Amino acid sequence: MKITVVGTGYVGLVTGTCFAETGNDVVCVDIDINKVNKLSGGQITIYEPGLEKLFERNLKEERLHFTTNLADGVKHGEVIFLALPTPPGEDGSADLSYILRVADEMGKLITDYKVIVDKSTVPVGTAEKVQAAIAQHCKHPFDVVSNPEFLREGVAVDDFMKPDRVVIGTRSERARKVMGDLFAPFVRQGNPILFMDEKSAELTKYAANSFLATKISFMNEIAILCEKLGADVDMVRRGVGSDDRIGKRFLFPGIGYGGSCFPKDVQALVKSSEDADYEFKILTAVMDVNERQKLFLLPKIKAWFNDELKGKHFALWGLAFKPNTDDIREAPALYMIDALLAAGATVTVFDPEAMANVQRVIGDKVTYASSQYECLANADALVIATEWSVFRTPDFEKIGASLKNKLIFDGRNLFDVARMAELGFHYESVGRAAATN
Ligand SMILES: NC(=O)c1ccc[n+]([C@@H]2O[C@H](COP(=O)([O-])OP(=O)(O)OC[C@H]3O[C@@H](n4cnc5c(N)ncnc54)[C@H](O)[C@@H]3O)[C@@H](O)[C@H]2O)c1
Ligand SMILES: O=c1ccn([C@@H]2O[C@H](COP(=O)(O)OP(=O)(O)O[C@H]3O[C@H](CO)[C@@H](O)[C@H](O)[C@H]3O)[C@@H](O)[C@H]2O)c(=O)[nH]1
Repeated sequence: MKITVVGTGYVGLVTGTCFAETGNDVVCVDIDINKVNKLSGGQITIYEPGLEKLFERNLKEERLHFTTNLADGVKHGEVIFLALPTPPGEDGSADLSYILRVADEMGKLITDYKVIVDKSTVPVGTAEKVQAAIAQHCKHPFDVVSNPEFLREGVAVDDFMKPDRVVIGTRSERARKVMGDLFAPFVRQGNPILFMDEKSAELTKYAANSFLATKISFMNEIAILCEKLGADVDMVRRGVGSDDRIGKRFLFPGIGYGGSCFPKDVQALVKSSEDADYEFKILTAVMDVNERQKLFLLPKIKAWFNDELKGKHFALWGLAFKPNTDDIREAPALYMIDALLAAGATVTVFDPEAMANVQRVIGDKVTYASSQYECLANADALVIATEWSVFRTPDFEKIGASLKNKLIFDGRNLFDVARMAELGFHYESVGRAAATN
C-alpha cells in the first residue's frame, strides 16, 4: 500500500520504517530540512534499539523516502498518517496547532480518496476538527480516522510490530476496510484490532497513559508509606503484583515518571475534564505526587550532609527519562540536577546515550564524564536517576575507591539493600530501609 507519514519524530520514524518493513511504499514528510537530509542520507535521527537495521534496509531497498514537500506526500499516500507534536499549551491542554495547520494545507492538496489518520495523541473531538479543517478546502472524498499509538520508547519496534492491540476509530466502512488490511500483518491471534468510533479511540489513548501513570504514582505513595512504617516496597510490590487483576508491570517506585507522554497526557486529560465541567480528582493527585517524587532523594541527601550542599560534588548516573533511549524530555534527572545546583553543589554526569541531548539543553552547568567510573572522581556521593542495565552490576570496589564517601542515593532501586550494607556502603533508595556503613 502507498503510505505517507507526516512528522518524522519518534512516532513518525518508527511508523514509517515499520510500514516499509512490511512491504508498503512509504514517504515521510517533515518540516525540518536538516532531519530530512540526514534521514535521506542514511543517518538515523533517534536512538531506538533495533530501528537502525530496519531503517537502513528499507532505505536501501527504496521502500522508505523522506521529503519536506507536503504536496508530494499527499499525492503519494492512499493512507496519510499524522505523527505531529501535540505539546501542552499554556493551560495544559494539548496544542493542536501543528495538526490543524497541516490538515488545512492538506485540504488544498487532496485530489482523490484519502484516509487521513491521527496517530498523534489528541483530545476527544480532534478527528472532527481535522475533518472540518480539510473539508474547508477539499471537495474530494476523504475519511479521518483516529489510530492512537501505544509504542514505548526503547522497545518501540517490538511494540509497533507486535502490538497488544491496534485501536482504530472510524465510523466509515471504506476507511475501516483500508485500515484493517494495512494492520493485518501486525496483529497476532489474541491481540486484536479494536474498531470503535473516533471519540472512543481518542479517549482510549489518554485513559491508557493516565492509568499507567496512576499505577506509578500509587506505588510511589506506597513507597513513602513503606519507609514511614518500616515495610519494604520490593516485597509489597511483588505481593501486590502477583494478583493477576493488578499485574506485575508499572508498579516500580522511583523518582517519578517522565518522558514526552505521561506528564503531558495526564495533564491534557485533566484539562479536557475541566473543559467538560468535571474535576478528575485522581489524576490531579497523580500529577501532584509525581511532581513531589522527582525530588524524593533531595531531603535524604540534605539530611546526610546536615543541610549544607554548598561546595559538595555529586556524580549522577542516568540522564534519559528511562533506559534504552536518548530522550531527556521531562527526565527526572534534570530536576535533580537543577535542585543540586540550586543548593550550591556541583555535578558530574554520565549516561550511555543521552549526554549530547543534555549538553544541548543545559550546556556547561554540569561536567560530562566519558564513563560511569570517571564520573565518580572526587564526588561526595553517587546519585542514580535512570536504571540503565550497565548500572545494575557495577564494580562496587571501583565505586568505593573513587567516591570520597561510600555513599549512594539510588532513585531506581537497583541494588540489594543487605548486599550494600555488606559492601560497606551507606545506601538510600526508594521505599526501603537504608543500608548503613
Ligand atoms: N514519543 C512517543 O513515545 C510517543 C508514543 C505514542 C504517541 N506519541 C504521540 O505522537 C505524537 C508525536 O510524538 P513524537 O514523540 O514523535 O514527536 P516529535 O516531536 O519527536 O516529532 C514530531 C515531528 O513533527 C515534525 N513537524 C512539526 N511540524 C511539522 C509540519 N508542519 N510538517 C511536517 N512535520 C512537522 C517535527 O519536525 C518533528 O520531526 C505526539 O502527539 C505524541 O504524544 C508519542
Ligand atoms: O513501573 C514503572 C514504569 C515506568 N516508570 C516511569 O514511567 C515513565 C514512562 O515509561 P514508559 O511508559 O516505559 O515510557 P514511554 O516511552 O513514555 O511510553 C508511554 O507513553 C507512550 C506515549 O504515549 C505510550 O505510547 C506508551 O504505551 C507508554 O508506556 C518513565 O519515566 C519510567 O521511568 C516508573 O517510574 N515505574
